[in-house]
Amino acid sequence: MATALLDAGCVSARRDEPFRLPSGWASPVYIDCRRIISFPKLRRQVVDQGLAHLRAVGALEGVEAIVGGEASGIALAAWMADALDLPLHYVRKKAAGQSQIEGVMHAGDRVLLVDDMMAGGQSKQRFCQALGAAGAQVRDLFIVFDYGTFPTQALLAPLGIRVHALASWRDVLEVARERGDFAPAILSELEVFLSDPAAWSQAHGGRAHYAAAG
Ligand SMILES: O=P(O)(O)OC[C@H]1O[C@H](OP(=O)(O)OP(=O)(O)O)[C@H](O)[C@@H]1O
Ligand SMILES: O=C(O)c1cc(=O)[nH]c(=O)[nH]1
Repeated sequence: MATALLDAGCVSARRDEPFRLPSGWASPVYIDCRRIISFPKLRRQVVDQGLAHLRAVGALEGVEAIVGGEASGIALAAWMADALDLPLHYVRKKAAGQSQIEGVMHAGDRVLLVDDMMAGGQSKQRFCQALGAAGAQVRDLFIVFDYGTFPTQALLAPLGIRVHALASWRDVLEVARERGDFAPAILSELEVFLSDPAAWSQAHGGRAHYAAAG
C-alpha cells in the first residue's frame, strides 16, 4: 500500500518548512489520502485489502453498519458498506443542528468506523464520542494510513478502539528508500522524525506533548 500511495502522489516531504498539522504537531511529511478516490484501481485495492485484513482479525464479526468519518472517510466507507451489503452512515466532525450522525442508526448497533487516515487522533476521538453518545458500539477503526508517530493511544485507549491501517510512515520510508523517491537528506530527516516524533515536532515549532496544546 505504501508503494501505491507514493505512486498516486499522496506523499509530500520537505526539510525547509515543516508541515504544521491541525492538531499542532509538526512533521516533515504530509499524506493526502483524499487523492485515493480518483484512482479506481487504488481505491479497489484499499477496499479489498482493508476487508481482507478486517475479516482475518475478526473485526467484521457482528458488525451491523459501516460509518464513514466526514469528509474523506465517507467514500471509502460507502464502498466497504456496499461490498458487505451493510447500511452506511456518516459521522460529522461537528454536530449540524441536533445530530452529528447521519443515516438511520439504531442505538446498540455495532459499527465499524472508517476514515482515510490518522495523525494526532483528535478526529477519531470526536467521532467515537459522538457514536458512543448515540448508543453505537465502536470496537474497530479502519484507516488507510496511520502516522504511527504521535501518542494517539492516549486518546483512543480509553475508548477501547482497535486500529487497523494498511500503511504507516515506516512503510513509506522503507519503499521510498528502496526506490529513491526522495533525496537522501529528506530520507534522513524522516528517519530522525520517526526516531522521536514528539522531539522533532517540538524542535520544529510544533507541540511537544499530547496535553500541551489544544
Ligand atoms: O485528527 P485525526 O484523527 O488524526 O485525523 C486527521 C483528519 O484529518 C483529515 O481530515 P481533514 O480535517 O483534513 O478533513 P477532510 O476529511 O474533510 O479531508 C483526515 O480525513 C482525518 O479525519
Ligand atoms: O493531521 C492531519 O489532520 C493531517 C495530516 C496529514 O498528513 N494529512 C492530512 O490529510 N491530515
